[in-house]
Amino acid sequence: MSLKLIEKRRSFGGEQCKYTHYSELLQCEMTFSIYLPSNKEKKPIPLIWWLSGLTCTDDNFSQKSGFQRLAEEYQVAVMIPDTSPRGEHVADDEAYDLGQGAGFYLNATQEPWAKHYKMYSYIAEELSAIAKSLIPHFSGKESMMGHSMGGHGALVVGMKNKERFRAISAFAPILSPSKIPWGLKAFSTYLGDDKEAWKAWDASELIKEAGMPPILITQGTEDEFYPKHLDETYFLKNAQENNAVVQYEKAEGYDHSYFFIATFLEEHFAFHKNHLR
Ligand SMILES: N[C@@H](CCC(=O)N[C@@H](CSC=O)C(=O)NCC(=O)O)C(=O)O
Repeated sequence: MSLKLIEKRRSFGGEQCKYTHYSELLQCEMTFSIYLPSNKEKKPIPLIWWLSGLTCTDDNFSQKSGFQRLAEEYQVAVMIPDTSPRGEHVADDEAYDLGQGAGFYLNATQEPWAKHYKMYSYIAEELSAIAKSLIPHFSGKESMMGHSMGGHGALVVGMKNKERFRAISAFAPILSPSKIPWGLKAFSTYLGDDKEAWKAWDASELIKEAGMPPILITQGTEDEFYPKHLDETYFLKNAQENNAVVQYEKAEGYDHSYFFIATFLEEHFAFHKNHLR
């Protein structure tokens, strides 16, 4: 195991830690951050995963959202992965919405992406094992949270593992990747032209299955990417037809930024805490 602690900072009584490790699954060096609450009472600690959006690393959420105050207050650990495999030997694209920084939390099947772009398995398996080893008194209870591309990632990872993740929440998520420009570009590049194969990675398709975890979504009305990339119509229709528990909220006047996320983060933490008891 090549796990190396490269940064540790006290924040609100807990520890914000940054690690690097060699990922066997992604075949490259990866960085992630994890927040460990103080747990003064040595109680079981649940885990919330945060999946970030296009162009992000583990730093965006760690440095811009102020989540540490809430994680300490609610006594939850928070795991913050990177958004794609990284490195000079890893396939990339000049555009901000493809390649490094834009892994879409799926397992690519097309070349030259398939060798490294396996963010779904990385999170659901390899990084999960590492997270568990780093959380003293881990309760075994987990949930998913994310933003934009990462909001969709949270929905997909959470719904594909519906017995494991107790709740999912998302800020301004992509909801129907097979129908919107960001998703059409990423799915055709990473998964090829067979649209049947896309369904396994599309939240609007996965929500059709019974027994999904409860979902909370907050969407700003002044979001520069809404509705072009973030349209909710098809997802909500499928959710309703299949009796999924989805709370979809519009936030008047808010955009796509971390100012928006920071404003509604407490509501999302409270939602998760309720389901992680
Ligand atoms: N025009 C931007 C586009 C990138 C961007 O806005 N990324 C968002 C997520 S969008 C959906 O996944 C983001 O979270 N950015 C980081 C931040 O700290 O705000 C560009 O070219 O960079």
